[in-house]
Amino acid sequence: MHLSDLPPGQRDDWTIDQQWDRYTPEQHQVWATLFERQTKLLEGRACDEFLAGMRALPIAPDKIPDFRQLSAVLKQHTGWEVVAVPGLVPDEVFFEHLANRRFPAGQFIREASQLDYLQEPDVFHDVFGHVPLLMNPIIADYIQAYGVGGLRAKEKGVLDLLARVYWYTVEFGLVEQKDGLRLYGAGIVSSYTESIFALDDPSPNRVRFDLPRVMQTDYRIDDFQETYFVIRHLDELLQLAHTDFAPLYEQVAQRPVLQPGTILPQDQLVHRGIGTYHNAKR
Ligand SMILES: C[C@H](O)[C@H](O)[C@H]1CNc2nc(N)[nH]c(=O)c2N1
Ligand SMILES: N[C@@H](Cc1ccccc1)C(=O)O
Ligand SMILES: [Fe+2]
Repeated sequence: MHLSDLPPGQRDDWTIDQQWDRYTPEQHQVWATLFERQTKLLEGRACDEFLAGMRALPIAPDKIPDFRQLSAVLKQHTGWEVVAVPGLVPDEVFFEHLANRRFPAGQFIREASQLDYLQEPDVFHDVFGHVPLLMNPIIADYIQAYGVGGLRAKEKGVLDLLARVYWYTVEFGLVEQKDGLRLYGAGIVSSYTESIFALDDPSPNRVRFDLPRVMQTDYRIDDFQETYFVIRHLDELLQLAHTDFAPLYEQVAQRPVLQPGTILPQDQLVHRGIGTYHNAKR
């Protein structure tokens, strides 16, 4: 499903009706398979706030969730709602939704043959991966602020810099809890193999989050990340939301882009990766 495949007559905000009743038993079964595998894995891996959000939402193990039911609960807790979209939407459409506390979630679900990795966010990645943390007031405010920041970054022509901050936090972030490293990035928690790789594998670097460093560091969209950035608490993200990025954009835009696996001398390393996974594939 790509931008050009959109059905004619789409709304200008690219939302569609989820048409929950039209999901087939096979599509619900794909959800059930993904859900069962993932939840088994996430106890002791996903951060506490993610697990709490999941428990408080009408997300069943055997059925693709109905966005109307998710929105009813989310609205009460953090003012968010989930809207259905056919797939990736243009940047400014995406940011405009987030800025108004509407989370655009893929209406489609991956094929049974694509269980492990897909490029485009489907309902499992978006709802299982992103929605539980929208129940957390900090993340709820952070993502709304990101939407506002995205519109601003787009205006300034520095979307690539901001996208890296989103990527290394909302999609692939790690957080250090008292009882150890935990996942909060949606791209990790919705992936069986990466949920293991990101925490257990000695291959990737794990580096303490540093805003300019993250803004300067490119990322992988086709494979596991070579570096994960670690925050000490989700509160750190809210500080980002309240930091004026404009002067930072100026500074970082002058610097060379860092390759995903780079380690700088000033990096505070939680783990220096041995690179086995990515070196084997180069
Ligand atoms: C940087 C850019 O805004 C970002 O990749 C957006 C683009 N459009 C999207 N569209 C949807 N539906 N979901 C997304 O996560 C995104 N990501
Ligand atoms: N504070 C950023 C916006 C932002 C919010 C939340 C996350 C990331 C960025 C800015 O000044 O543009
Ligand atoms: Fe995502």
